[in-house]
Amino acid sequence: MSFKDILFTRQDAVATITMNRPANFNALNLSLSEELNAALEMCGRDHEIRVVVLTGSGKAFCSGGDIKYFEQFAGSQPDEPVYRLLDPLHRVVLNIRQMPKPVLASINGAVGGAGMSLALSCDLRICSSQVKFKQAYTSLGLAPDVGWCLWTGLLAGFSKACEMIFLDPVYDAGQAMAMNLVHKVVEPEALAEETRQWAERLAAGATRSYAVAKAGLNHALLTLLERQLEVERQGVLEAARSGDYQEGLSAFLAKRKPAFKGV
Ligand SMILES: CC(C)(COP(=O)(O)OP(=O)(O)OC[C@H]1O[C@@H](n2cnc3c(N)ncnc32)[C@H](O)[C@@H]1OP(=O)(O)O)[C@@H](O)C(=O)NCCC(=O)NCCSC(=O)/C=C1/CC=CC=CO1
Repeated sequence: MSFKDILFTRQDAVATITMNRPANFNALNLSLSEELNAALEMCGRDHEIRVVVLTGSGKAFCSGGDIKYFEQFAGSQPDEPVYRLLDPLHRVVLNIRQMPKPVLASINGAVGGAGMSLALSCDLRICSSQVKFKQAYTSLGLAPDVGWCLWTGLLAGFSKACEMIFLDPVYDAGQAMAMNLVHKVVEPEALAEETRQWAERLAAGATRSYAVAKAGLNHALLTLLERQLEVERQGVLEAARSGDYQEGLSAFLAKRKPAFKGV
């Protein structure tokens, strides 16, 4: 299988999927999202793959929905690109959660919006000490999607989720660790080796046991996931029809502060 927006590599039982649009901070467009699904589904089917690593190339892990793609539709049908992206991205999250083997996020760089949702949907997260995390959706006039409210509410707690929604701070890796958003922080030059060691340890583990335990954890904590994705789909589409979203897009691309009007 050949890909355009991801790199897919395999070392023994470890598959690595690298989001590869570095010029756009690995922002999510349709083709990147569909390729993530194809690669994840392939990993799910291949019994020789026992661990999946998700990472990004260049300076970002993933900056969320591609604002330059959203902007092409601004004006007449502002919710159209959001609508089109939601299905493939929701399938990415479901593919990660339903993968009967561990999925390890190796967070090499900046994380924003739906990129945060993707990282948080993985089973384990190792993070470079240089990484910044930003909720980002509400600063763009959108609303969280791709399970963000569920992941953040569960991992960081209700109070921190509110802080992120209403204040949208940029957190560093140490703060992310303190909020349970990542499992380990390492220096940037140690990330690849640490990821390799974790992946090899997981690949040597009892894969069937992991699969059953993961299904149990999904059932205990995530039975609401599909309904949650539906609620967030409606929410982000509603926000995408607002004037504030148009303003958020223009402001981000012009590198200025948005002037939101609440409509
Ligand atoms: C906090 C950041 C992620 C990183 O900050 P920083 O390191 O300072 O980097 P920047 O200078 O801001 O950005 C570097 C270049 O990358 C471009 N870029 C960054 N993010 C995006 C993006 N999401 N889409 C397109 N391009 C992006 C940025 O313009 C710079 O390019 P130039 O060098 O040419 O100027 C920070 O980058 C940041 O906050 N990014 C935006 C995060 C964001 O708003 N993401 C979208 C949120 S909404 C979302 O994810 C939504 C949906 C909705 C619908 C369906 C599906 C998915 O998601």
